[in-house]
Formats: sequence, structure tokens, C-alpha cells
Amino acid sequence: MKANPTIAIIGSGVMAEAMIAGILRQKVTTADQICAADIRDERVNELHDLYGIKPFTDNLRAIEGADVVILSVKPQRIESVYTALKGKIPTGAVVLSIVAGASISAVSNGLLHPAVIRAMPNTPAQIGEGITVWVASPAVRQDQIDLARSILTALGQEVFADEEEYLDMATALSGTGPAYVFLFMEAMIDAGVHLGFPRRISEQLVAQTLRGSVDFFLGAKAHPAHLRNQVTSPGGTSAEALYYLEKAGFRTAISRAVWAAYEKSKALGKGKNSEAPEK
Ligand SMILES: NC(=O)C1=CN([C@@H]2O[C@H](COP(=O)(O)OP(=O)(O)OC[C@H]3O[C@@H](n4cnc5c(N)ncnc54)[C@H](O)[C@@H]3O)[C@@H](O)[C@H]2O)C=CC1
Ligand SMILES: O=C(O)[C@@H]1CCC=N1
Repeated sequence: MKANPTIAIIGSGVMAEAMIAGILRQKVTTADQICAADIRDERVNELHDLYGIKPFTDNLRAIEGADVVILSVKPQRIESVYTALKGKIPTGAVVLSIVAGASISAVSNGLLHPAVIRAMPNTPAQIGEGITVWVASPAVRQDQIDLARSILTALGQEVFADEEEYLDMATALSGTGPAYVFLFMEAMIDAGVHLGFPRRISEQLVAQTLRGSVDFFLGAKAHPAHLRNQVTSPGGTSAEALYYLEKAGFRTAISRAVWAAYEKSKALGKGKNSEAPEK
């Protein structure tokens, strides 16, 4: 794998910053080899001040001499990137897209470039604790796979998929997953405050309960139902609470939400909105 590859980033928002921080933390390349482009010049200047990367407001100039071109604009903006960069990606470069819904064939046709990796990371990437599912087109070389893996590993765990259909699923489950977790956290914390805990204490209780439960699950290698049963004493508080969660359709709500995110990911890939879910 090439030492200090040149990495161009098109769309320098939240996920791009997570990638820049991870790439530098893991020394995948040096800051002066990262060219970050955005339509907002104040944003790329901010990233330059924070990380020392090269700032650009012209996407075409940012990709000059790039080994990897990362696409991290919102799905609704991808067409404008195709328009600007079609046929202009350096011949030996690989495109790494994290754009939700955008298929390999859409990116490849949009840019007229055969070597494309489609990846779906998530926001815990910001602290190197994310997880990314990714897939590569047949034109991606082994050294490009290795380079992409080193970038994605800098964000946390990575899972290489052999089927692209897993990408829309991963978008719904792990890509969007932090949104479900934070909503659940918020609801738990508010419930604690409702009981009378000071918010600070409620946050501490909820955060450590979540962290402890996840670590317990990972260490125990047991089914979650088994661990849940350990908490659930006959005629006790857990059984009482679980009754109300099930009555409210907790599992179905989660399953329906994840499915809706999956449908939305597929719809974004077709450049249209999904059907509004039933209320
Ligand atoms: N936020 C998340 O949890 C995740 C997001 N993604 C995907 O990553 C992509 C980026 O998401 P975020 O970083 O959250 O969005 P963001 O809105 O923070 O960043 C997108 C950036 O692209 C810039 N931009 C817009 N049009 C542009 C153009 N034509 N050329 C250059 N820059 C342009 C915007 O000014 C903005 O700074 C999206 O496609 C999203 O689907 C993937 C995984 C997780
Ligand atoms: O909400 C979104 O569209 C993005 C994609 C995955 C997570 N956030």
C-alpha cells in the first residue's frame, strides 16, 4: 500500500470530519495529503485550522492527483457532484462513497469511473467506535481495498459485504442506529427526571446502565433474552415494566422504524422520497 496516499473529500460535514480525525489518528496519511472540499468556505477553513488539511471550495481542484476520492455530501446533493466530476476522477483513484442510498452503479455511471467502494459508517466513528459495512465494485484493486480498509478501520470496526443489498440494510440498522439509541437514552433520562432524579444523576444512571449492559452482552456471549430473564424476577419490577413496553408495541415500533429507514435508503438511491409511512 502506498505511503501517505492523497485523500480528497467531497462534502466536508460531520462524517467527513470524523473520517479526517480517524485518518490522522491512525496515521493513514498526513494532513497535507488530505484535500477537503465543501461549498462552504468557512467550513473547510475551520477544518484546516483544526486538522491542518488543505481546504478547497472547488471539487475539481480538490481531486487533482487523488488516490482516494471520498464522497460525503447528502444524497440530495450527489447529482451536483456527478455534474462537476463526471469523467474527471484520476484514472488510478478509487471512489469511496458513504452517501446513503447511492448504489455502486449510480456512482460509477454518475462519475464515469469504474472503481467504486460503497460504505455505510455511523457517527460513533467520531471517537473511533463506529462500525462500517462496505462493498467494492469488481474494478477496485487489492491495494485500493487495503487502503479503504485502513481508512474505515480508523473509524472503528468494519464489515466487508459481498452483496450490495446489505448496504441499504446496514444504513437502516447501524448507520441510522445511533438515532434510535439516543432517542431511547433521552426517553430513559426524562423518565428518571420524571421520577425525581436530578438530570445529571439520571444521565449518569442511564449512560452506565447502557454501557454496562452492552459490555455484559459482549462478554457473556448469551442471547439478550437470557440476560433480560436474569433481571426479571417473578412478580417483580422488570416484569411489570416489560408488560407495558410490550403492550405499547415496543418491538414492533423498532422493527417498523428500521424497515422504514431501509425503504428510505432505497428510495434515496432512486432519487425520490419513499411513501410516507402510515401514522
Ligand atoms: N450523519 C450520519 O449519521 C451518517 C451519514 N452518512 C452519509 O454521509 C453523507 C454526509 O452526511 P453528513 O456528514 O452527516 O452531512 P453534512 O450535512 O454534515 O455534510 C455534508 C457537507 O456537504 C457539503 N456540500 C453540499 N453540497 C456540496 C457540493 N456540491 N460539493 C461539496 N460539498 C457539498 C455541505 O455544505 C456539508 O458541509 C450523507 O450522504 C449521509 O447519507 C453515512 C453514515 C452516517
Ligand atoms: O439520516 C440519514 O440519512 C443518514 C444516513 C445514515 C445515518 N444518517
